[in-house]
Amino acid sequence: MSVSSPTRSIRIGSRKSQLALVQTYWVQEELQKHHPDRQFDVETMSTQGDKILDVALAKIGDKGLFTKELENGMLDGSIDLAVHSLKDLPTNLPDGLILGCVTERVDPADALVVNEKNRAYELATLPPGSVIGTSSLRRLAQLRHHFPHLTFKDVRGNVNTRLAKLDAGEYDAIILAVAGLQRLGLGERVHQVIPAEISLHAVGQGALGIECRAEDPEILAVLKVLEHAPTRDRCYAERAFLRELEGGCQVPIGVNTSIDNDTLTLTGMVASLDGKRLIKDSVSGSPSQAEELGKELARKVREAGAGEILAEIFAEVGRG
Ligand SMILES: NCc1[nH]cc(CCC(=O)O)c1CC(=O)O
Repeated sequence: MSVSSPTRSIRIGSRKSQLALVQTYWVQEELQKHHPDRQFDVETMSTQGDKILDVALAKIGDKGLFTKELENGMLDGSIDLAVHSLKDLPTNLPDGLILGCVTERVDPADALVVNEKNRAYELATLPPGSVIGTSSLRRLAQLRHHFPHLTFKDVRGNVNTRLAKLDAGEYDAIILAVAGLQRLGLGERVHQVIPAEISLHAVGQGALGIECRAEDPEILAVLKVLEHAPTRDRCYAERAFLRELEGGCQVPIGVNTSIDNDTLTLTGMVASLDGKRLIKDSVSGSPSQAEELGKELARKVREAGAGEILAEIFAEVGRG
């Protein structure tokens, strides 16, 4: 009957948050440019993480909070791929799914965002007792380490909700990823880009990770056109470091990576929640050995005292 075999449309899964949608539509557009003969549809889903807004993220512990519904969709065939902020994608994926593509990273740094009242300050000059909003243990521990005179308060919700709480005066300043603000067209809200010496960024921050079925070579080939090899190598090293150290709950771990003259350098840190102890070290090697570098750095910081810090955090979280 049919003369040409009709190719099925490719269904891209996304969370419904504005940031997720901006990222997903970007991927859809880029894939469409590279594959003008294929059709790409976007399918949105609410994830558990979008629904539970009243519990501190660190206490939930479930790493797959923002990804599980999308992953089930790929496994049951209702979608073909899912676009994630790579930093929200767990380092261990369910059987049958893989990280099919890592896109080119934008600025992975964190930003200080202030309200009208605090325009005159930077992190180092904020008056003692200033209230800083962040829900990330990584940001909390590093900022406490450098600025013990500041006060830290949990802030939940999507980027726009957090900005609204800041502008309403619930906080003097909040910490957000530069990347998220820029993608939302809110780059002018970046008041200060926080230097790496003060805060190492999250694993995968600033990059998109596209997840797909491991046994779907057609989709995998479609995706690969968006892969950025240096970002992939850097993020594989970062993810291996985190995978070796985390124990299924959120931990204060930060990283920084660079590639110069075909040498990948990975810096990583583990901090105690009170910010009093902070273990930081670096390794360098070939980008083709990215995962081995991540594991090597994990061993180094563990031996230097990170193991003890993590054991304390796991015990704490276990007690609830
Ligand atoms: N956890 C939420 C989240 N996931 C990804 C981003 C920003 C974009 C990115 O880091 O790639 C954000 C917001 C933030 O941390 O400010």
